Amino acid sequence: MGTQTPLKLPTIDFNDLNMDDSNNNCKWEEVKSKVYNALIEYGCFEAIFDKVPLELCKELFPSLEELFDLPIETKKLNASKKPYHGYVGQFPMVPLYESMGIDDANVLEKVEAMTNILWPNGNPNFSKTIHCFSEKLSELDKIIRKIVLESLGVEKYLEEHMNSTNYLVRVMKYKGPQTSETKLGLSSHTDKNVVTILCQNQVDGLEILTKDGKWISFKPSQPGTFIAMIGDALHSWSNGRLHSAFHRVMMSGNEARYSAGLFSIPKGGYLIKAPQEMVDDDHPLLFKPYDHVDFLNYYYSPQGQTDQFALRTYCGV
Ligand SMILES: O=C(O)CCC(=O)C(=O)O
Ligand SMILES: [Fe+2]
Repeated sequence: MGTQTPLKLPTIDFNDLNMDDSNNNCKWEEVKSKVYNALIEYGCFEAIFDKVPLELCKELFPSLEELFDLPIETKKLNASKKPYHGYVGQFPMVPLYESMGIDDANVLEKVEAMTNILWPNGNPNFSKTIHCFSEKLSELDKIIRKIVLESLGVEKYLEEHMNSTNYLVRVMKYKGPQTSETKLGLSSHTDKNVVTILCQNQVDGLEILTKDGKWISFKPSQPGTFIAMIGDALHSWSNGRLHSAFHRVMMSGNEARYSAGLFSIPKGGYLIKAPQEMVDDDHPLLFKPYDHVDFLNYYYSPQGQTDQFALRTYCGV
C-alpha cells in the first residue's frame, strides 16, 4: 500500500507584484491564474507577501500577548455594536478562544482611539504595529480582489466593489488545552465577509475543509506567510463561482496560538448582488440581493448559529 501525500493548499508568491502591474505583465498573469484556480478549488491559498516584513510579524505576536494578558474587565472595554467586532471570549462551546477587534484599523486615529481605551497611559507601539500591519496587508486584499474581478471579466465594477467595504482587524488567542488530546479552538464556519487574510504565530491549528469533505491542516511553508480566504460575500457576488470554505481551529499541547486577520467587510446599506454578467443559463442566480449587516443579524440569532448554510437559508433563491 502506498502512502498518501498529505493534502496541501497552493502557495502563491506575491512578492514584487503591484496593483498597477495588471497590463500585460507576465508575473501578474501567472499569479492571476494561480489565485483564480485556488479560489475555485479551495476558496483559499497560502500567500507569500513581503510588503508585510517578517520583523513586523515578529513584533505583532508579543503585542497580542500583551493585549490578551490585560484583565478581563479591560478587554471587555473593546466593545462594538457589531457582533465579533469587539471582545469575544469565555464561550462554553469554545473555552480556549478569545478575540478582539479594531474597526478601520488602516486608519491610525481609529487604532489609537481603541489603544487609549485599553491602555489609558498609552501604548504607541501597539497602535503602530496594528496600523502598519493592516495598512500593508490591505494592499494584498486589494490585489486579490482586483485579480478576482479581472478573472471573472467584470473589472468594470472594481471601483464600486472596493468602495463597498471597510477593514476590520481581528486578533485571536487560543489557549493550549494542556493535553495531548486535540480540542476544538474555533468551530467550523465559513467567513461572511469578502476576503480574510490571516497570519499566525508558530502554533498551527487552522484546518480547511475541501469540497470533497477532507480536512487540510494548514502548515505555513515558511515563517511570515499568510492564508487568504474568500468569504460568503464574494461567494454570492460571484454567483457561486468562488468557493467559501468551511474552516476551524483545532488545538493540542500547552502553547497558546495567536493569530491576526484583516477582514474586508461589506458596508451596511450596500446591497450585495451578483452582477448580471455572473448570471446565465448555466449559472442561475443563487442568492437574492442582501445587506451584509442584516444578514449578520440572522447569522448571530439562535437559529442562525445552528445553521451551517445560513446564507442559503437567509437569501437563497
Ligand atoms: O485563527 C485562525 O487561524 C482562524 C480564525 C478564523 O477563522 C476567523 O476569525 O474567522
Ligand atoms: Fe474564519
